[in-house]
Amino acid sequence: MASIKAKSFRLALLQLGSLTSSKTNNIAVAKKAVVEAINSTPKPHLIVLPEIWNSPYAVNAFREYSEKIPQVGTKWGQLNEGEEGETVKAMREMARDNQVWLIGGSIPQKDEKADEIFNTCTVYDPEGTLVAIHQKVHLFDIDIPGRQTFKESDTLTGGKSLTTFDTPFGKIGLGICYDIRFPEMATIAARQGCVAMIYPAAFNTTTGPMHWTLLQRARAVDNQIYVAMCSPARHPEASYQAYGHSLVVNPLGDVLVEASHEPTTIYADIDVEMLNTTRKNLPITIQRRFDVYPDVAEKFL
Ligand SMILES: O=C(O)CCC(=O)C(=O)O
Repeated sequence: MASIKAKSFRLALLQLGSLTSSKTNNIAVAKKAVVEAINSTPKPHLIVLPEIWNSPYAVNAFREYSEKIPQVGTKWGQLNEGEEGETVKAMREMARDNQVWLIGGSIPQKDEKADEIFNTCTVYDPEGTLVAIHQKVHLFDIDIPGRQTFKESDTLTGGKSLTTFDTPFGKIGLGICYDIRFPEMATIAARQGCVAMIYPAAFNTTTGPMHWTLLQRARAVDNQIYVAMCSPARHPEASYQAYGHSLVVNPLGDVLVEASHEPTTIYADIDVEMLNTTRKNLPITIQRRFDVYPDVAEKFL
């Protein structure tokens, strides 16, 4: 696979600020930011929210804030009251009311049958139909003594599949935060024809400065795709200090736009011609030597 057939589009990453322990407040903050983004010129085609934006980012909060997420394909107005969570319903409204594609960051998802909680990203088309669900595959369990310790697996279960979705402007791959450290996901998405890999995320002030930019540039250059991560803004009173610095990188590994740690929205144009020129000039996508490394998921070609 060398060139990709897709159309260029404009991306908006909403680095939400003023997030609190009130879900109602957080939904209102997100709604307002979506409306502001949609009123910008040129208008974005795809809007992205950050990781766990409706709840505090804390293992002991995930269950309380978790919601039921219906199946992919459920349309606007198809469900009765209570069949989906209030954040899901609000995200449908954000997409539909603003006629825009929405990657809804992530929220804690309740799976009642198995009594499990997932860190889940949902995607909506401009009609408010739920078109994709990605459950964070790699749970953020790390321990850097005295600096950053987190154990998502205390409450969360890891997802079991990879996720891409189609839009009129091209195929997009999804991951959530720590997922970016596992290069296979982006590589498989790129080989399936994705233009961009998009990760709602919430790095921290220890690992953010170490690896946030490096990981995104690496995934972009290795796979010759666009890469974007959307973080919440830093909140001085939060128990978890998000890094912020929402970022978009092009297929050459150039940083196109980067936020600071303040609340803001950043925009970038995803230029498919630039992606295809990069692939033509540096033809690594057609130079793979699977005969030399056959254990690398060749079946995804
Ligand atoms: O990989 C990292 O350093 C941070 C990951 C993270 O914060 C997360 O997965 O929520």
